[in-house]
Amino acid sequence: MTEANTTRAGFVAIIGAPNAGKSTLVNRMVGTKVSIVTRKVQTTRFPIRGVAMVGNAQLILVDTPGIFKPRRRLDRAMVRSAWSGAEDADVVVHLVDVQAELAAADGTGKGADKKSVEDVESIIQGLKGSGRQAILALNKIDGVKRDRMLAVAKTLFDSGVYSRVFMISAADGNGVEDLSNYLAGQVPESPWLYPADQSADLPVRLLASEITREKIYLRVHEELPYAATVETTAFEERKDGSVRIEQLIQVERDGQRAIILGKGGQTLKWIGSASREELTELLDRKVHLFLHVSVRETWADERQAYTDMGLDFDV
Ligand SMILES: Nc1nc2c(ncn2[C@@H]2O[C@H](COP(=O)(O)OP(=O)(O)OP(=O)(O)O)[C@@H](O)[C@H]2O)c(=O)[nH]1
Repeated sequence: MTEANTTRAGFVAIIGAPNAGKSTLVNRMVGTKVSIVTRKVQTTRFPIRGVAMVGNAQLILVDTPGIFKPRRRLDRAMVRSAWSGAEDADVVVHLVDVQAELAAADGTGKGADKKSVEDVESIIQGLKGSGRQAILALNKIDGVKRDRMLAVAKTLFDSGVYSRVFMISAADGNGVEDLSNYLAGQVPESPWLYPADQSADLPVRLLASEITREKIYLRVHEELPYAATVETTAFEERKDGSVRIEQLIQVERDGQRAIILGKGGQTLKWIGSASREELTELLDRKVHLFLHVSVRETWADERQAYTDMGLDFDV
């Protein structure tokens, strides 16, 4: 438990195979108080799925896409980059679908269950490689016999990569409070990084960045899935009721800049107009959107970037 006046805040990476129940868990931890906006907010390198308040602690639940799918056409650097997202988090939770594990073990599983088991194995290998201990959250325990669930927990725990095991049902909430409380004690003492009452303060700039980033992803994810960051550098409401938004898209290499620009600037134009369209709808007013693309040599210190962004809410 935290002391009455001490606040805590930190990043919790929730990793797991597709369908493990990440969204369900995040929604349950976050509860209904957090606005939908928060769920969409994107930071520099990995998306924030939600912000959960647990007593005096703020848990920023982040996703690490691409972490467990090296079999796809993802190159090593990308997987490494995804892992470094997990490494930078204060706590890593590995969510495992116990029902898929059991179905695969019984031979009754579908292809998806087998894939899920492979993903679990690949995450364990990744954790071993990163030297990072994670918390195992065995999910979907509803409807599973206790001894079978414990057997799966033991097998996984014996891999040596987990410091703790929680058995939960994200769907019915069983065990989730214990997990949240434990996580709250694991994140460092720190001021909150997000406004406590999310619904009151829309981090509009971050949302605007996220929308553009999503368009980049939609258009060019094959070429540079995680290379681009988007920062909203200006957000001005004009007298005529319209909004002028300037955004800086930063990439790591010249070649990536060329990809984002596209032939004759066509790709950037598409990104800009798709983003503007969504922003117009969201903000319910005319939007003037200006995009700039620049090459950044190295990633800025990530934690600093978060802090900067956290403090930079222009609301
Ligand atoms: N029985 C059971 N089903 C669950 C539980 N948690 C999630 N599910 C189901 O598992 C499926 C996948 O859940 P999601 O939360 O979408 O899982 P996810 O794929 O990790 O999340 P995304 O990556 O956002 O898609 C859904 O049909 C959920 O209803 C649980 O505790 N018990």
